Amino acid sequence: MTKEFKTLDDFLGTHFIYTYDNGWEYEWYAKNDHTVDYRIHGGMVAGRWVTDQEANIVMLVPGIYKIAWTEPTGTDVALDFVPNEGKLNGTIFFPKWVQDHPEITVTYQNEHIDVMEAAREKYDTYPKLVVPEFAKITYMGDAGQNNEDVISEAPYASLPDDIRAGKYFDANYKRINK
Ligand SMILES: C=Cc1ccc(O)cc1
Repeated sequence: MTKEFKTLDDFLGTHFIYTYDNGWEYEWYAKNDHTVDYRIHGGMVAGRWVTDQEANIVMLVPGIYKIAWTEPTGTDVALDFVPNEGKLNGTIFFPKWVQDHPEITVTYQNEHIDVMEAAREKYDTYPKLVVPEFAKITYMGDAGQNNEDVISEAPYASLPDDIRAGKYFDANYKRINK
């Protein structure tokens, strides 16, 4: 995908894969102007995936986008995308319990909201683990808004490579092997 991002509309509906400088690999989709989906392929909570997370999504200046949200786990996230430069900066604010028990969060969160809420009550919030990192974008796809095929199954090892190789979505950005 080689478009120049200028407006908020250029950004909404875009699907990204990127690797943070600490090695953590994430896949993230701007589903619409208030919703994000993501899958985590590498790092402390690899294997976790989430759809329909409410988020605040704005364009700061042409081509630069800020997204922020708070999760049922108590984790807060702020992302600044500069897609025309192939990069972003992300800060994740993890409650202490996620650092201590990451495995509890490694699931399809949507089906286990009660588990996240119970864990955030049971375990410690502080001190938080703050992870501020730049990331390099390794894939961008124009999935269109509200495309339920983008993040629609659990992460597996070759998934990012399959997407980058063009083996995962058809010409209409629907999953090929469904
Ligand atoms: C905790 C979620 C999360 C999703 C995307 C990203 O880049 C960082 C954190």
